[in-house]
Amino acid sequence: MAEQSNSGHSSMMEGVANPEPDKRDRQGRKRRQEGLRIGENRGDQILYLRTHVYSVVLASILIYRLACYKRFVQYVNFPQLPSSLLLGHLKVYNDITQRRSLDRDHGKYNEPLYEYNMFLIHDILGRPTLVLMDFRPICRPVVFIACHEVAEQISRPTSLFRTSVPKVDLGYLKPVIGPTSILSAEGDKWKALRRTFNHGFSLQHLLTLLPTILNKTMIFVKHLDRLSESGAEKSLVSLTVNLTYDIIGAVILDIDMDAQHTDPCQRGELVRAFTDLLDAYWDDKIHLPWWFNPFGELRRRRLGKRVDTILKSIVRRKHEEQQQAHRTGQKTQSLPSSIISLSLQDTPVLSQEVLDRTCDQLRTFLLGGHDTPSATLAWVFYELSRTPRSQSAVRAELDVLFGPGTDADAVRTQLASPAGPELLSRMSYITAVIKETLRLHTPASTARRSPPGTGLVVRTPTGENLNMDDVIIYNCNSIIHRDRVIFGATADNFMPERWLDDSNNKTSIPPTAWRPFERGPRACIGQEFASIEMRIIIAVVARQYEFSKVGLGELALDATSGLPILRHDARPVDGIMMKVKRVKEDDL
Ligand code: HEM
Repeated sequence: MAEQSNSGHSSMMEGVANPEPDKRDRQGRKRRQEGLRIGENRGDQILYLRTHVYSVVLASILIYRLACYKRFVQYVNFPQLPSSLLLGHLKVYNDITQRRSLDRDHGKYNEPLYEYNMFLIHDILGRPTLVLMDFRPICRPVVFIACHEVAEQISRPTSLFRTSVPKVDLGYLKPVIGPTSILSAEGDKWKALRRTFNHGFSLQHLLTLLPTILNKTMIFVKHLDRLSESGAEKSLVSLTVNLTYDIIGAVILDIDMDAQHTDPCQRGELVRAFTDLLDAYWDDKIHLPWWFNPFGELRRRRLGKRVDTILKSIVRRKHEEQQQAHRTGQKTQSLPSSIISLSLQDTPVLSQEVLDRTCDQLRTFLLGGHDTPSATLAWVFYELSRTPRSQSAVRAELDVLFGPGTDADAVRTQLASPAGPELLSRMSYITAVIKETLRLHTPASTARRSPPGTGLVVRTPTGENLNMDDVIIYNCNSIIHRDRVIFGATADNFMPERWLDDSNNKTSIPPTAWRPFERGPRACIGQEFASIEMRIIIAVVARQYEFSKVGLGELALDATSGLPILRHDARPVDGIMMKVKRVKEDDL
């Protein structure tokens, strides 16, 4: 009954509350269906999540395997230090750099740090033909070539690359050399630039510039006199940098850069702007990508623009003077034969494009023309100062050529005379000194890259073929130049005699083993110029001044014999701090 009444009551109630009896069923069904759907959704979600987890795990495994492949398999044939999965060789490289910095308690390095780090790494690996350093994710892997046979395969023209393996992207240098520089150009653009400037850098033209180079050298001599009188210590590099700036400014632009002004604030506007620009690079020895230091990059661009503006106004002025001379029928002979006037002589209208391109080349010449010769000259005087045998041989050669007892002025007069070129060509010991200095302290090299899939294969002396596509290839000349197989047990010693014609050693040194200017079509356009410039400066200075190193790398005297002891361990990385003493007139 109760059940009945309950059910009756409830049916009544339902009848009242829900006038459509089917609706309840429908709602129930709907709820069930929704329940099912929720159930299904939850199932879907779990499936979805599971799929996601599986995908993430799978992707991680793939990335891990790819990373393992790239780090440990891809370049397994290349000699290298143990690599770390995340940082490749960056960590070990950093450890070596730290150790070096601790070893030598000094601030600024003179030489490219990476080259000297490579010495250590090359030694640790047992001096292989080449060494791979995996610097990813900062930059692509670099293969350091440590043997001249392989270096030559990179720099010579081949059927694959008509003008040798292409250069790496030199974008980091753009603020200095501009976007169309001969240093970074490739293909027809590079060929056209080289054609334009080849004549300006030819021996025939350079010999007409002897008086210009001599004039600037005499200012350097005055600085040395002042130092000798005061007894002050000075960085020789700072002096040679200013000297070579002055020379390159006069040779390429026919302007006085005033770089050697006694008051640094009175130096010319161009040299000050260019120095500021290069200073903005001093802390970046391994050319980190721009995103590592965006503010530094912005600063470089701003300073680069300043240099460009100054140069453009000089070029416009020079071009106008040249055109004026043509219009008034002035003989071209009386015009200064600077490299800029030679390159613009067939350009009646200076379009924006020609102006931009010309300035990029001038900036490149300013860089190449001061940086490497100044470092080499400082090393020459350092090596001579610690090698009395070579110093005497240089002086003896100068005595024969210019007469004993002749001073800087007399040497200058003779070199500026028509006999100058002949005197230069007879400086065989001095040329050997320069060659030997460039062997031991090579200031530059080349970095190349073959695009992926090109098929650049090099053959090592042991007959191994290695594919070099897509890595940065760096001809590590500082290692190549000290190869004991070529230079024997004296590879680390300063021995100019090895380059003399009567030396047995010379015949056994293959030409490809000495490459400070690099070789092949992309070899240095300024090598003849640098050689003439350095011979002149040595001829004027070497007999009249005595240099002695102070601080790092200085000479110690043997307590019993009084002779200098060479301290090979110490490299002067301090700008080559020197004391200068004028040799007494009677001793000349
Ligand atoms: C001791 C002195 C010098 C040394 C050791 C030296 C070394 C070198 C090296 C190794 C290269 C090849 C760079 C590369 O492949 O990326 C080069 C190229 C170049 N150098 Fe020099 N250089 C010296 C002096 C000069 C001078 C005095 C100038 C100009 C005034 C100059 C201008 C150039 C130019 C324009 C290039 C690019 C050539 C091209 O790609 O066609 N260099 N130099």
